[in-house]
Amino acid sequence: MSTTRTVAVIVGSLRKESFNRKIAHALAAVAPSTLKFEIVEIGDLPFYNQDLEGGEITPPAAWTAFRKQVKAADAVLFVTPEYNRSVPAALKNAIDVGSRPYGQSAWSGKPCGVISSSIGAVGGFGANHHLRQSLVFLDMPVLQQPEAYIGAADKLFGADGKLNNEGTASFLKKYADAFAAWVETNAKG
Ligand SMILES: Cc1cc2nc3c(=O)[nH]c(=O)nc-3n(C[C@H](O)[C@H](O)[C@H](O)COP(=O)(O)O)c2cc1C
Repeated sequence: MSTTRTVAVIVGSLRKESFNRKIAHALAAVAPSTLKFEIVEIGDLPFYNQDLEGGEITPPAAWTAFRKQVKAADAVLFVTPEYNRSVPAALKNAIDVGSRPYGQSAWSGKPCGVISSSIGAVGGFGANHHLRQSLVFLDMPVLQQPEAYIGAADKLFGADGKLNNEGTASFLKKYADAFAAWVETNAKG
C-alpha cells in the first residue's frame, strides 16, 4: 500500500479569483490519491523583519503557524503568477519567513514542484526560474520535468471556475503523476 503524502500548496497570487489558485485545485482533482493537498495561505504574513524574532522576542503568530504548516508537510507545490518577470512579493515574503530563523528552515530538504501561470503567452517563465534560484539555496529538490509554464490562463476556465481546456487538463494529470513519483522518491520517512 502506498503512503499518503501531504503537500503544502503555496499559491503566489492573493487574488480571490486567481487563475493560479484554480490551477492548483484542478491539479489536486486529478492527482493520485496518495497525495493530499492543502493550500497554506500566505496573504496575512507580516513582511519578514529580523527585528521581530530572536532571543526573548516572540515572533508574529502568523509566522509561527505558517512555519509549522510547512514543516508538517511531506512536500511543497508552488503555483505562481509572474509579476514583472519575477516572483510576486507575497510569495517571496513567504519563502523568507519559512526560511528563518537561520538553521531552522521549514523548507529544507522537502521535495517540491513549480507551476507558473500567466495570462500572457510565456506562462510565467521568469517567475518560475527566479523561484528556482531560491529553491537551490533552500536545498529543496525540485521536479525538473515536465516543466510547467501555463499561458493564456484567462482562457482556460468556464464561468463555474472549472478547467474547460482538454490539453491543459491532460498536462496537469501528467504533471501530477510525475510530481507524485518525485515526492515518493525524495520524501523523508
Ligand atoms: C503587478 C503585476 C505584474 C504582472 N507582470 C506580469 C509579467 O511579468 N508577465 C506576465 O505574463 N503577466 C504579468 N501580469 C499579469 C498576470 O499574468 C495576471 O494578472 C494573472 O491573472 C495573475 O495570476 P492570478 O490570476 O493567479 O492572480 C502581472 C500582473 C500584475 C498584477
